[in-house]
Amino acid sequence: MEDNMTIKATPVTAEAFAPFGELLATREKASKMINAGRCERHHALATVERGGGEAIISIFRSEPVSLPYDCALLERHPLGSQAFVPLGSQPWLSVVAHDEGGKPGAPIAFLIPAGMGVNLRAGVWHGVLTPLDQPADFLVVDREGDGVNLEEVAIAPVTITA
Ligand SMILES: NC(=O)N[C@@H](O)C(=O)O
Ligand code: NI
Repeated sequence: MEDNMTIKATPVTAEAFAPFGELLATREKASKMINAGRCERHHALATVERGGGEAIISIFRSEPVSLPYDCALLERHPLGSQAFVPLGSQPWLSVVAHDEGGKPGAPIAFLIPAGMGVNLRAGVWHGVLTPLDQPADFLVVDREGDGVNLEEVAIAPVTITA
């Protein structure tokens, strides 16, 4: 039995994630102060792409995975973006891949620090939500509407290690 390809999960940076979307966290400096100076507005961290549909807000209550984790499926949402913001305080895993002629390339695994979210732009290949080690709730902003907004591809399992 052939061994799986193995990749290491690496700490995410905005630059490394930029081809896939945006990191959702407070910036060094607030965009502006609001509410009589009591509140920092970290404005427009990302844009919701809704491809003619509606932008909806959901909560995903997900069972976790643990490393090493075998990723055997990648998906994408061609019509809309998908943002995940953890409601708890656990680091989590985001798996993405470049598009290579309409199919996903090799998966890339990012460790997302506690409290940080990500926005996946429309059409970006990704693994389904993967909290680490403990069940977790995420606020999810994505698209509902006409058209097929889910494309899934089974891949040769890739083992993601710490
Ligand atoms: N299926 C669903 O709504 N979730 C996936 O799109 C995901 O990326 O977790
Ligand atoms: Ni998805």
